[in-house]
Amino acid sequence: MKILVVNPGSTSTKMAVFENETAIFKKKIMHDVSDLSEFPHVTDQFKFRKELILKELQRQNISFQFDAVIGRGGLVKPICGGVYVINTAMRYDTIHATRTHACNLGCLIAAELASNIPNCKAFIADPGVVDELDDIARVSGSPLLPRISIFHALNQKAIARRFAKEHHAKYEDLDLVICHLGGGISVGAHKKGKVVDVNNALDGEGPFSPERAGTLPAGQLVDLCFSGRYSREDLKKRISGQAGLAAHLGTTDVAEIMCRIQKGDQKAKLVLDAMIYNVAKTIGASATVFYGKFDAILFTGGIAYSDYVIDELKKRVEFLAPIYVYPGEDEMEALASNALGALTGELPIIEYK
Ligand SMILES: Nc1ncnc2c1ncn2[C@@H]1O[C@H](COP(=O)(O)OP(=O)(O)O)[C@@H](O)[C@H]1O
Ligand SMILES: CCCC(=O)OP(=O)(O)O
Repeated sequence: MKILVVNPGSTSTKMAVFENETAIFKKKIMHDVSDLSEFPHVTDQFKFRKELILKELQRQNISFQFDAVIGRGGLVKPICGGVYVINTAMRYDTIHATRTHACNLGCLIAAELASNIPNCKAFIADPGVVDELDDIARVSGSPLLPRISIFHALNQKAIARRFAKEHHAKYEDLDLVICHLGGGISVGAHKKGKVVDVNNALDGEGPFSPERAGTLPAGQLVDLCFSGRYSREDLKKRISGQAGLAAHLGTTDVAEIMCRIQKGDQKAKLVLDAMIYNVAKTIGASATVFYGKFDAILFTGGIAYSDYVIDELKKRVEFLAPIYVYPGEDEMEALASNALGALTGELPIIEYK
């Protein structure tokens, strides 16, 4: 089976071609801020990113013949984890999604590419809106604002399965706290294969991150909204996109921040340490989901390459459970194996409604 994988992110478009389980081509196409800034909305980048993928396939002499195209899923309605066939309802909800994130393009590009190939299926798997929250985790202090699940579902589940395999266990038998340290940061409590609690890593919950504000003081936020100083769009960007490390330090690049710290930049150190402190507190809170007894804490995402960040986090949370570090992500492999499982019948194909 030949599978094309499409994974649009905020600063890159990742693509890969798999023959069954084997990646025969993988590429991360980086986008300058200036490349993307000409598009008012993320969905306006559809043609630009689709054509980059097609050009890359041509450049590699890879024939445009696939059994399936699978994309990173978008921010549609809350759904269970698994592989979904892309249908009209999913495309409609992705185009009209109220939340903006590059992942919305994954579904749209996969559907468009597959529609031009005879007998080719279009899928997404484990999108950011996977919702397996326990009822108790949904209740916030205001009935107007229930808690919701938006997180790095694809990578968290892929890393959980990798850890389970390495430890000759089943994901469904384990209790894990998994922390994805990326542009956004999510901390998920995985109870026997279900993410029963997790912060909304996209717009305003949990630790702050390279580009997200995380939980903010609510009263001050309301005052800011009505101050007349900011538009709705400005404030949204100050929660997601131009927040966190970007707002404090003007960069989301942790390696660059480490260089500043090494040169004696005290502000850079304070802000990075504050991010680490907030991540550790969220992990501590997640430990209470399991009454303090669980199998492991797993760190993943790009920032997990940073020894400084991981060492500081370990100091704060290693008393809770054994720690394992999986830098980067397994998203491309996870998407490919979901598509393969769907094509071979090993995995059920879910219909989005
Ligand atoms: N080698 C590295 N050392 C430190 N930080 C890194 C390294 N590689 C990537 N990062 C950081 O990881 C973050 C991006 O993580 P990534 O998992 O790629 O993002 P996303 O989850 O948004 O797809 C950025 O803040 C980047 O600076
Ligand atoms: C869509 C929610 C997951 C998320 O925050 O992803 P990034 O860190 O890749 O922006």
